[in-house]
Amino acid sequence: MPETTSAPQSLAQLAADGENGGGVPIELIEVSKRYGSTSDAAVDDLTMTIPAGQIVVLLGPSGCGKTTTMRMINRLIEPTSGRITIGEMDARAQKPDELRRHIGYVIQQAGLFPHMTVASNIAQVPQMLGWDGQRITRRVDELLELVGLAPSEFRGRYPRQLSGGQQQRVGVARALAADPPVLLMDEPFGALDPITRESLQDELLRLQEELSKTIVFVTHDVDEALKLGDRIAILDTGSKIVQYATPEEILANPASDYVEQFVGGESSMKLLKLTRVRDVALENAVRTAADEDVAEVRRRMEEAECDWAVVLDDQERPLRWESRADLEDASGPIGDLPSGEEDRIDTVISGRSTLQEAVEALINADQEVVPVVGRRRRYVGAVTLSTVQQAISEVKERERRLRRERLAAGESAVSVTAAPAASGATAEGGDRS
Ligand SMILES: Nc1ncnc2c1ncn2[C@@H]1O[C@H](COP(=O)(O)OP(=O)(O)OP(=O)(O)O)[C@@H](O)[C@H]1O
Repeated sequence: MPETTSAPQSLAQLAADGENGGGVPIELIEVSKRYGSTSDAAVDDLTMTIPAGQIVVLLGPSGCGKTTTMRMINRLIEPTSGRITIGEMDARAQKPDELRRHIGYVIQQAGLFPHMTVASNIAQVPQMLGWDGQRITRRVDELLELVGLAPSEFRGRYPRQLSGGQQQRVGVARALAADPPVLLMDEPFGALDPITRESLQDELLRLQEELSKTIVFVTHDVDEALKLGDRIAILDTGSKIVQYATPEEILANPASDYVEQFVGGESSMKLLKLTRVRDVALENAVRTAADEDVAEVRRRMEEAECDWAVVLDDQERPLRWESRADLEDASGPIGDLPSGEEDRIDTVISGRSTLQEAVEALINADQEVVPVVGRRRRYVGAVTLSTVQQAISEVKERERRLRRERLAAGESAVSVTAAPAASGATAEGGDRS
């Protein structure tokens, strides 16, 4: 008899099948919410697609409807009208309690139960799902490891025995307990000091690389949104989408004065923080080994129209720079030249560094050029200030071109930027992995 497969009927089934890999898409279709008989809708006719496996940030002023929007996804709030689908299934067709067991939810100040240990807090949903004791214990320890807390030290503690950052980590572990395809995070780091906040943001990005959940993240903080969001929805009163786009696109091409004001000035500086060295065209210095003859290096520099040569060791690690001027009257093996302090390479950056870190390295090392290295410190290229300048103008130019193309295709800025991630903007401008 042929095997029959039927589409999953609930999020529970989908999660149990384990076929969603990371996340599932969420669609909000003409969703509105009115509280009581007030005339103004808290959410007014919102339509948006949240692509599977991405972090989508809802960013907007206080009271614009971010929390209401998020809570309608897990049915803590019921829409007045419209439809929400999660993994292509209608949220209304599922029992709210069951739905919520498969949607992780993290709020400010973690919301842990104070009278329960860390382990019991994390174990809540697995217990409701009827997992056996051993499986729960294993899962609790695995999750504590995942969020960077040693299980032996932390599983027996009570929330009051944790710092704010640790509580928040436990909150994230609890939300991930049943491996839900969707995580809702409502200002989860809002109450933390800036340093803890930044380290938890880094942790979230690291986790997301591993887990690829669909994450809806609410914040007021523009820098947090730019750092975490694969896409950002900038909202005005009534959760009206003013722009829905990648951080790069929002910075390079704000859709309106409202967005520009909201994101604030210094958009080029913000782009420096978003762009990674590995994603830009690096300078080509001529590579040379210590035993190569100066005349030959000079010839290759002329041929390549390169002002710099980099001397590498036998593992291709950068040792020092030589400029054309340095080599002008020299002869013999390049490694035998007397080299000044200023030529020695002490500072290197990795491809994962941001352009902002590259600029800092250039300034701190007081060098015109800084090498970029890959694994085992192997030389892969070099960055100068003009590399950085060029990269930023290219991002801006690319975003302008994409916008012109869209406008020429007759699409309005808002409707296009609110389209699903399959649009060209994401393919060309949005890959931040
Ligand atoms: N239970 C409620 N009853 C009546 N009105 C409400 C209720 N909850 C929220 N509202 C109103 O709905 C609007 C949107 O509120 P919501 O909490 O979704 O905004 P928000 O963008 O998350 O705000 P904040 O950033 O301050 O948390 C606000 O005007 C708020 O006063």
